[in-house]
Amino acid sequence: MKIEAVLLHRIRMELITPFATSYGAYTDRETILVQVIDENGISGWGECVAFATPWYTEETVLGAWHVLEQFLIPSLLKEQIQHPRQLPQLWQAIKRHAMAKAGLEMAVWDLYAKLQKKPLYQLIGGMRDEIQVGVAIGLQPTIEQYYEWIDQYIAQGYARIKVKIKPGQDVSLIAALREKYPQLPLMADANSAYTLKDIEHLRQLDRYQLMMIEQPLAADDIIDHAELQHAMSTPICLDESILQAEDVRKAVQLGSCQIINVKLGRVGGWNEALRIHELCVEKRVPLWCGGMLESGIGRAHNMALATLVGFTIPGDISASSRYWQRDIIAPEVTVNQGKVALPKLPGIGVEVDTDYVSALTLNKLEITTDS
Ligand SMILES: O=C(O)CCC(=O)C1=CC=C[C@@H](O)[C@@H]1C(=O)O
Ligand SMILES: [Mg+2]
Repeated sequence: MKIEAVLLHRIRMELITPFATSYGAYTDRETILVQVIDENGISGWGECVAFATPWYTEETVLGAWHVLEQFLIPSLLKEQIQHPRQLPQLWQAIKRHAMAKAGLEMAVWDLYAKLQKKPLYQLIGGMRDEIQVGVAIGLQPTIEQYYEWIDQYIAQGYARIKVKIKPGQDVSLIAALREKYPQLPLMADANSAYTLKDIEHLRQLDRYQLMMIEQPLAADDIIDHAELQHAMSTPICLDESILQAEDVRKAVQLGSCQIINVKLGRVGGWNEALRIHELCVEKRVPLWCGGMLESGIGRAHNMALATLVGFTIPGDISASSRYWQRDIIAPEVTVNQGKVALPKLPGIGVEVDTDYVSALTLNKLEITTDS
């Protein structure tokens, strides 16, 4: 594998409906598409899922752009690796910056799979050709709008519904949803909106058979989640707290959670996600693939991740049309009776609509072996 150029495309896509969480609301999504090109002109694509502002983790679009341009891309072009598994070693002197690393690593894995003429999901050991998927609904201003969205998503066959909660929009919301949808597979994502002072308040949720409560406490916490999990019967799922397999080992040892949401961007890419998967299969901790409001490129990688045997819970891998008027890939991701079929073409199995990417591009950078 001889990578000769890396291109970064910073694009902005308009969300068809605002996405609101306990941190705030988004109406559009800036993201970085990462393209690696080999000596024969074959491209691999990845996505750096950092948001424009540092509300989810400390990474941002412009911060990741800088780390990619100044450190990650030059080291990749200089070393010329033969397998994407070599990347963590290559970048060990570059601390953290998980989403920047993941975007470039994903592109290298896509290129490598294309050169092996294999679908990426088969290359990484995926066990299924189609995956069950769920959908996340942002905070809504009225209960009627929850009903409107949930009725629509149930009609589309989504296998589970995730709603956001925060203080003041939690117990009564979940009670109303459970009342209207007694059998619906339902989960709540708190995005760190609570503290241990809220234990008694959160325990009220135990009566509503939620599948899980995602990340109720601080984004960098594992210890307090253990105290909360021991006080609640509802499974806790960790998202922001899990940056690497070592965090999983500690969370499992302390009993901080019963489920883990894996996001390729949050854990630094495929290599660490595969380590987390291996550990969770060994420890029997169920996994699902989280979403980051990705374009079709990040979504295609997430689909491959969700084919692994340990991903037993439907993830946030909704159809392209749930987010965008038009996606940047062909074919777009579609959901049929709550399932997404994996394309059987080499790599991520989708074509990137480069003309449309150009139309959405805010700025672009090309770095070659001659740069
Ligand atoms: O991409 C999706 O469909 C779901 C997105 C989603 O729920 C999230 C994206 C990013 C941060 C959070 O708000 C939340 C999450 O924590 O999973
Ligand atoms: Mg989450």
